[in-house]
Amino acid sequence: MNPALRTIGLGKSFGGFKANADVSLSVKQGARHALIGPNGAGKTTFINLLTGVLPPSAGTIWLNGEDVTYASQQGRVRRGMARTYQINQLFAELTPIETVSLAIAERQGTGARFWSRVGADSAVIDEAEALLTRMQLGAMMTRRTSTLPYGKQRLLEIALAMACKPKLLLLDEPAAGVPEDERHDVLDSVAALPEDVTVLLIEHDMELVFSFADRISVLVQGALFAEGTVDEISSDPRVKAVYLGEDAHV
Ligand SMILES: Nc1ncnc2c1ncn2[C@@H]1O[C@H](COP(=O)(O)OP(=O)(O)OP(=O)(O)O)[C@@H](O)[C@H]1O
Repeated sequence: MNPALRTIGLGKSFGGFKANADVSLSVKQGARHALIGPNGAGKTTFINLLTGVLPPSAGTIWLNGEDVTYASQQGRVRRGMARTYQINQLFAELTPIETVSLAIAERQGTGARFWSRVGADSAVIDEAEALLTRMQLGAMMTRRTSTLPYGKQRLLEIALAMACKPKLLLLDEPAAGVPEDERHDVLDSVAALPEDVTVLLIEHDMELVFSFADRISVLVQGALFAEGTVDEISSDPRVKAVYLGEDAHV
């Protein structure tokens, strides 16, 4: 079976600086794969290459066995790749149920009609409700997004990406900035993502990484530095030295 995602020799240079260098990464179907690395290691650049925000300087990107290196961002979404979004001003004024219903309607190609009928499509609403409940937003789905606690807003980002029915979900630091008392919501919701969706998680929160991932890749100075299971990575002295620090534990 083809990997869900594969990069071969992927590279990105900004002028003479190599933000990604010869990154060959394989993410198995259904995997919970984490990409970690120190600040400036090139993780965001890597996600931007995967999603087509940036063109690579070298290498290729394969999604379920198909070369998508030069596919458009929309083309990658159509082929099953989704990433988490940052909530923007437009969505801040909408409720979660409106936001996710709109995303589902867009996926189905009925976005404009959905609006004109002011949310009359019950199948869309049902799907949105189920998704929001799964993401622990059930009790808040009719509140304006701007009034939600920050952790809930981050969960809405994931729900929005899930509304695309992805085969591969790229989670970009879902716990970043989330206050301590809301972190368990994010951990629980990420753990409850459907098993058939392959997930690549970029995250600094090691508790989340270690509780979630079945495989971890470590990026340092743009290049893959180590890869292995949680046990292998958390006990690798080289990884501890460059990244995890003295008090890292599983
Ligand atoms: N458009 C750009 N032009 C020039 N340099 C860039 C550009 N984008 C990123 N870089 C540089 O590439 C390096 C990798 O940045 P990147 O944001 O990918 O790292 P990161 O691992 O995501 O960091 P963090 O964990 O802090 O978010 C950094 O040194 C950054 O300054």
